[in-house]
Amino acid sequence: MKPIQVGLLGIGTVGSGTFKVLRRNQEEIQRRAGRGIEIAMVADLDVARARALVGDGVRVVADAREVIANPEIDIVVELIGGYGIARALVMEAIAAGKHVVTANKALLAVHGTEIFAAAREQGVMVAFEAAVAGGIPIIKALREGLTANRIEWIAGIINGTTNFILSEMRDKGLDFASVLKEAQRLGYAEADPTFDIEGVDAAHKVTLMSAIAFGIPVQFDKAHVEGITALQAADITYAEQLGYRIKLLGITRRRDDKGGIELRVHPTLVPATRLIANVEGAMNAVVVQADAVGATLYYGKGAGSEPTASAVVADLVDITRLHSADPHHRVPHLAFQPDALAATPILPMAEVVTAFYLRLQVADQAGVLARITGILAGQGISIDALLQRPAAPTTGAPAGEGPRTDVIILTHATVEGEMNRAIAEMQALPTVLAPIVRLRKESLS
Ligand SMILES: NC(=O)C1=CN([C@@H]2O[C@H](COP(=O)(O)OP(=O)(O)OC[C@H]3O[C@@H](n4cnc5c(N)ncnc54)[C@H](O)[C@@H]3O)[C@@H](O)[C@H]2O)C=CC1
Ligand SMILES: N[C@@H](CC=O)C(=O)O
Ligand code: NA
Repeated sequence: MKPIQVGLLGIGTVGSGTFKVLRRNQEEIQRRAGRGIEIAMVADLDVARARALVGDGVRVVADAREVIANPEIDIVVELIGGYGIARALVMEAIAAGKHVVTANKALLAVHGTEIFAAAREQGVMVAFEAAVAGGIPIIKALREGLTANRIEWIAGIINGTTNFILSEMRDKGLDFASVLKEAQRLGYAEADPTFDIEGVDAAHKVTLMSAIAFGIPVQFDKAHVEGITALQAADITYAEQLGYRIKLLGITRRRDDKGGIELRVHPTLVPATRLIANVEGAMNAVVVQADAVGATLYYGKGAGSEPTASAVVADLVDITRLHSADPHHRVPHLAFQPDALAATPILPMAEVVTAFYLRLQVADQAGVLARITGILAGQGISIDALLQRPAAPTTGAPAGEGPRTDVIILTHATVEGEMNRAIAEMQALPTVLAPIVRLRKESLS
């Protein structure tokens, strides 16, 4: 049988990895897929670089639309990125009856509803394993492996760039800007790295996992998004002293008590003894808590050329296997049938329940601590641990007279709205001398 014909749009970091992996493992892949998979055409704006990468025998063009217009092409692989031209090309490929494979989590988290509906209409697949946690087969695990379970929550380190930055800063004392440059050099970072460091990329990925886990539409606009740019060195140190690591986590949790779902990305204190707290560098890890199986942990490379290509090629194999199957028996994009998606709302952050780490820079005077603990008690917030340390440099602290000290508090789980009120009250005290640092803490048990 003639190999299935693939058209590659964009041959940068992930595209070049995809080409290499397919070529290197050609024979084994064919044995698994039941048919050869051949990249017949490549489109990239940089035609000369693309030609040098693929050699003779593969047609290289500058205009991606030439690939889509070619009736010989069965599957279009979009590895350009972004919401712009990539969105138009994916929609055009679907309209032309092509299956689509993409690593573009930004596109799917924002425009997934429109794209999946169009694909269903045309009876084609849109596969996106590479879009979440790169090479880790987490989409397959959620959509197929855990299908017997009611999923309770998912928490993951799902951005390699920020985990790499946090690890290098902590272990080697390197500064933020130089580590970010290194992450860019290694091909981990997004074209616009603010997507990484401001938590947007992680929010795209957790949005997709939330949809697949809970059977809700993709709704990136409802996610709470907080990155690592406001993290201060002092808090990383204090967290360590208390037995915690700070990780940028994407978290989504079913909240039956509220009839809703939490969807959030923020720096999070995790007990240092947890496996996930020890995930370093550009590695990713996702913990899924489900009712029947309990907790499962998925660990691996979430970024980089060949690790991401591994997931792209796996999707190509899946589609090749299903190519001639009845479209109505294919696995639905979001694991649940489109007409069975639930309207369960994403909860506002004020209703989220987590424990907190607080750091207050206060005047070193009698009675200050009592006022603070009194305010917390007034909101029903109970304290888990308390540290007092000489004041560390802190953002926004005006220079002033008199001795000052850092008070670090770990609380038990509390409702975010109550914590917001307590923080506002504490911040208004004249003895609180700098903006209060607040980080969320998860026990992940
Ligand atoms: N780099 C990584 O580790 C990972 C990347 N991704 C996603 O994979 C996608 C691709 O990322 P990278 O390979 O890192 O990007 P890249 O910037 O290395 O490659 C993009 C390629 O697309 C080409 N291109 C741009 N506009 C084009 C157009 N109009 N027509 C044809 N070619 C065009 C560029 O010349 C470049 O070669 C993105 O959606 C990204 O978010 C997903 C997981 C990991
Ligand atoms: N920029 C992303 C790449 C993979 O999705 C990351 O750093 O994880
Ligand atoms: Na994946």
